[in-house]
Amino acid sequence: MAPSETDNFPSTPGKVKMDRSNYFGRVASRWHATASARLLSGSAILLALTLFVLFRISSYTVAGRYMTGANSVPIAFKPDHVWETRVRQSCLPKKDEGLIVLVTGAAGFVGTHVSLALKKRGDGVLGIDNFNSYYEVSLKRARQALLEKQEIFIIEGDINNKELLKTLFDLIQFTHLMHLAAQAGVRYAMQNPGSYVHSNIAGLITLLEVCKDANPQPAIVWASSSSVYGLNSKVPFSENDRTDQPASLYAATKKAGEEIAHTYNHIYGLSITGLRFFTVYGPWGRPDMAYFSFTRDILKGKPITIYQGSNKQDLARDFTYIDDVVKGCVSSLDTAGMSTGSGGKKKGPAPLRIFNLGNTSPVTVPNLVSILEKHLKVKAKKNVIKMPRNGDVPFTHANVSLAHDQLGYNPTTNLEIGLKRFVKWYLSYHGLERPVKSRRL
Ligand SMILES: O=C(O)[C@H]1O[C@H](OP(=O)(O)OP(=O)(O)OC[C@H]2O[C@@H](n3ccc(=O)[nH]c3=O)[C@H](O)[C@@H]2O)[C@H](O)[C@@H](O)[C@@H]1O
Repeated sequence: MAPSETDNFPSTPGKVKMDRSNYFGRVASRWHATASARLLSGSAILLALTLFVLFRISSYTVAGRYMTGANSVPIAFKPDHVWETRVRQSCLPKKDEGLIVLVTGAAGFVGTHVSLALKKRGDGVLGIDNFNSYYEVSLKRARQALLEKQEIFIIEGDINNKELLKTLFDLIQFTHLMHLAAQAGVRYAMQNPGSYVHSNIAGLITLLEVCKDANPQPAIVWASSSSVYGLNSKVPFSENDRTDQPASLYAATKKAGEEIAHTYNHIYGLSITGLRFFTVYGPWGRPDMAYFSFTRDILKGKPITIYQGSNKQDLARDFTYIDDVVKGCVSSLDTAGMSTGSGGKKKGPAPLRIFNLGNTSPVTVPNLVSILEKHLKVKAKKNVIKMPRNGDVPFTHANVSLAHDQLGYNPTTNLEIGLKRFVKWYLSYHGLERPVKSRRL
């Protein structure tokens, strides 16, 4: 007869057979060992849990710091005197009639440049950024250091933290909100859809809720995207063209943002301007973007992947240089027009605007690579493949006449010059300036 499971694997001491004394001794000592091990591991787990809870509490209560990740839940905030003083100083305009601007995503690429431009002309600027790890946090910290040199304070916090935002709006009467915090990147939306909902939709609504309750309400300028044109094939893209065929979840969240803006303008009288950025590039840029990652890989001798559309068509983008975009942002703030409501009540109609901020001259991706090769003095190893179904659109091309008429927007930097400046910055930032002859074509 086959032995039963209980015979072979006694699971409790009471079921141990006592037919052989030696056997009993072995089992008894084994039971003691198992019990002690259980006790030990139980205590270890309890200790680890306690330490974890203590660590979380201590990270959250450091005055003025929010250790929140991209998808974290809003947490309680306890500002102290030092923090308040820094906030007030950062917001102080250095000229009469200076704006007081809260810049979200201030440690981001566009946020850094816009904050510097505003501060330079004497506006009060306060930044907020959650320093998430979508790309190198060290680059965000370096941008923060740049801003700190100009006495711009960046609060570490998430735009979903309503309590923090309310604290800020109670403390400061912001005239404007420059909302640039977002989950960027077209292709990453397939890997982490939740972070787009968190930042681009939930975060936007949290901000608008706080702005509509503020008294006075600030005027809002925020970053939409050229990607809202999606599968639209009419070129160049004008603000009135179709935007109901997004090709990526990223585009869909930006389009949703434009509709949400309409709602808050309509119900609460918030002045809202959406800017459709066209593949913005330049010094201090985003490492996830093609021009940046291509530069890194070309210098490392690693192959780069170039996507091609159907019928082996090259993809093209209306690459727009950062300085041109900054001028468009600042001019949007200056011309925004007031919000009309206060404390959640609309008092009259307020401006609701949308502008393309592009360069008006698309360049193909292979051409972008050629320009980089020239400036880097290194030949790229190219791997050309059919564009995967990843949310990319084949081309973008902006018509900027509306921005030209209403903002005086006039892009002047072509890709050749813009990439030259980017490469110069890239080499210097990474300490790679060395004799050209050692980098061969
Ligand atoms: O203007 C916009 O609306 C968007 O511009 C960029 O998105 P994208 O134009 O896709 O910029 P890159 O990621 O730099 O790609 C540029 C081109 O290079 C291509 N590419 C990208 C990566 C790669 O490895 N190979 C490659 O051929 C892409 O398909 C695309 O045609 C930004 O990443 C978005 O955040 C922004 O909203």
